[in-house]
Amino acid sequence: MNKITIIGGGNLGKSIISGLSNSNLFEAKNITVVDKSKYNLKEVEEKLGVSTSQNIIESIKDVKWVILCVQPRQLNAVLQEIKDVLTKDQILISTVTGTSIAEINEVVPNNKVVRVMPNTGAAKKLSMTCIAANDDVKEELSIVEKMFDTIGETLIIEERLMQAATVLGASGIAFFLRFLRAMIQGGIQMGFHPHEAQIIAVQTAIGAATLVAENGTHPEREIDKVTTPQGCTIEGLNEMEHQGLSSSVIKGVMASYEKINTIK
Ligand SMILES: NC(=O)C1=CN([C@@H]2O[C@H](COP(=O)(O)OP(=O)(O)OC[C@H]3O[C@@H](n4cnc5c(N)ncnc54)[C@H](O)[C@@H]3O)[C@@H](O)[C@H]2O)C=CC1
Ligand SMILES: O=C(O)[C@@H]1CCC=N1
Repeated sequence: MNKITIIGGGNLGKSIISGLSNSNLFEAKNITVVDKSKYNLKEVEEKLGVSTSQNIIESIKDVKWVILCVQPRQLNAVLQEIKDVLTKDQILISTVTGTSIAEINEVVPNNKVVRVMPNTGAAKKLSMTCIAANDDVKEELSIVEKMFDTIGETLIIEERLMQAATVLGASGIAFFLRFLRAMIQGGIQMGFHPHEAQIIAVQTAIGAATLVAENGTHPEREIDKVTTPQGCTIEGLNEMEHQGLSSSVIKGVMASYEKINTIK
């Protein structure tokens, strides 16, 4: 139970490793990262003290959990490499975008697979991780849930919603950050230095998200509390909507969703 190997120490892999290595669930020495890139391995070894390897086969020996953290087009090569050495009791946890449990089981039919979609907030223990598995994977599902609880929030969903979860939760980090960047640019235009505008915009974003997260209110209820009749907030909000803010965000989300359904 206590050993885990992550295949792929790239953007997402590093975020997960950083979160897991700072949790109580796995000792850093029981976390192994395998990557083709020496540069990635050196970075995680030095920063996080986890074990590293360039040999996939060696790295999954005697390990209960194997996280697949490679790009969709790299997955088949990894599965082909491990399929004959995997033992039945090893559990695969796939973060790979757009690849279903059934598609993974076509190559490795004897292993249980849990599909997860975390985000890069994992590095700060603030991931939103959606998790899905088939009905026969109940016990392992709850362990995977505990695993990802150590790096943020988790939600168990139906596998059919995994693509939507990827757009909203994983790509969502980029979508929110683009809005944040625009706020910073507005702040600079009003007279702040970029670093001052960033401090103000970032703390305001944290405050806004925390109000909704902790009060459980609808965003519009919190918006009403800021919006003075005939004041500057409603002026700004209405101009943003005249320019298509909500509409462009929804269209962007749906474009991303259409794209993800074509990724293989
Ligand atoms: N970046 C993100 O925020 C998120 C990414 N994802 C998904 O997670 C997966 C990984 O994404 P990223 O980390 O962004 O990709 P990445 O390209 O940064 O990392 C993939 C890593 O896998 C390594 N790799 C590839 N083939 C290998 C092999 N055969 N053996 C050993 N190492 C190998 C590469 O050297 C690379 O370091 C993708 O399927 C992506 O769609 C999911 C959620 C969020
Ligand atoms: O951009 C992508 O396709 C992947 C999936 C979610 C985040 N990165």
